[in-house]
Parts: sequence; C-alpha cells; structure tokens
Amino acid sequence: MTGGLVRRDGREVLAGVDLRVAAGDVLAVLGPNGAGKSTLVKALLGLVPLAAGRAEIYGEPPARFRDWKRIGYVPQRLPMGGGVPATVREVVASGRVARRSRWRPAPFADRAADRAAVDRALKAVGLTASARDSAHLLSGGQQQRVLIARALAGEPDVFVLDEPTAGVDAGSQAALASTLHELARDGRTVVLVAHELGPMEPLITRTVELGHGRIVREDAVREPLGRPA
Ligand SMILES: Nc1ncnc2c1ncn2[C@@H]1O[C@H](COP(=O)(O)OP(=O)(O)OP(=O)(O)O)[C@@H](O)[C@H]1O
Repeated sequence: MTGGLVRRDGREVLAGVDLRVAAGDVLAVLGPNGAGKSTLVKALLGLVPLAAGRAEIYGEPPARFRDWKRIGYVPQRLPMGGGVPATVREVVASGRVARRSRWRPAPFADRAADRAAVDRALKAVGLTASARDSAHLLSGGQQQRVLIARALAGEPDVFVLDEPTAGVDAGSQAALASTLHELARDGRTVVLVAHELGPMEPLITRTVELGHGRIVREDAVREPLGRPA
C-alpha cells in the first residue's frame, strides 16, 4: 500500500500509510482501539475503498485481483449466526470454495483433496471431534478456531487474521500460536492484527504500530522462520 487514505463519516481513519508485506513475513499490526488496524487490513484487501493512495495484491489493484484462493482472511467478528445453522465441518469446507472452478462440479480427485484439506484444517485447530457440531452454538474462542480452520482449508499463501485472540481462551490462543508456527515454518505470509501478541510473540518477524490512522512505529524483529512459499 502506498499513501493509503481511508475516510469514514468524513473523518480520516487511515492516512499516509505506506506498507509493503513481503512473502514470508509474519507481520503484527499493533495499536490501541480505534487506531485503524482493522481498516488497514480491510483496505489492503480492497474490502474498504481508499480515498487516496494505492493498494496492490501481488501487483494488482484489489478490484482486478482474481487469485483470491491465495489469500485467507479471518475477520474480527463472526459473520455466522442467523441464516441456516451450519456444522463446523460445513463452515470449514466453505474455505475451499475459492479454489473451485466456477462452471463445473468438482471432479472426484478434487473432492478427495477438499476432504483431506478440511480434515487437516480441523485437526490443526483441534476441532476434529466437533466437526458435526453446530458452529453457532460454540464459544467465541471455538468459533474463532472454526474461522481459522476455514482459512487454513483454502491453503492460501497469505493469512490475514484480524484480532484472532481477542476474548479467546488460553487454550485456543495456544492452538493458534502452534498453527501459525507451522505456517511460518512453511514460509507462508501472515498478517496478524493484535492488541497483545501473547504466545504469538516469538513468531513475529515485523511489527507496525498504528496510532490515529498513521504508522507511528515499524520494527523488523527477526528473520523469517521458513523460506517463502
Ligand atoms: N464502518 C465504519 N463507519 C464509520 N467509522 C468507522 C467504521 N469502521 C471503523 N470506523 C472508525 O474508524 C476508526 C478505526 O477503526 P478500526 O476498527 O480500523 O480500528 P482498530 O484499530 O481495528 O480498533 P479495534 O481494535 O477497536 O478494532 C475508528 O475510529 C472507528 O470508529
């Protein structure tokens, strides 16, 4: 992102933001409530429009970018609830959709690959035994695990997680830290919005801190664990 500016209700909630995420980075986006962290990751993904400046994903503006299977986004709040109740497995399996061809049903080999990826994702977050449970009846921490598994199931190159640990129990935080550790070791790119890093701290390679919509501090903390995929 170059010179990123976002206005909400006439107010600049992001301004003058230059940020480049490199392959293999495990980048923490830090800052107090309302600093603009969620807005920054949404703008990077083209989910909120820039009033000025430019965002690019793999060299394309978000509106032109097509290869969404390369990106796994875990939003801050659950877009579950309401609608038809879905099982944990169904929600996680929905993470495979971006990999499908739009015009033909999945061939048998793809369906087997889908099942295997969903199984791996459920296992990674410790939800194998809950696969048939209704997702909307789970605790906040467990629902967060479901969303993370949904992103994992898509096997993206880049994971963008918006406050995955907010209000989440210690067990789920530890499970997430170990999942992120594996991703980092595989050289995947991770962008993590957080208030506090907790068990994630040893994985972070770079931090940017936002204050009032601007980057107030940037640090390169350590070398990436793995080679970029
Ligand atoms: N849809 C919206 N309409 C109006 N203002 C918004 C909207 N979304 C965010 N804002 C405002 O933009 C500012 C930045 O919000 P943002 O959610 O990006 O901050 P944050 O750093 O992620 O904070 P938090 O940790 O509370 O999520 C806040 O002042 C917020 O009130």
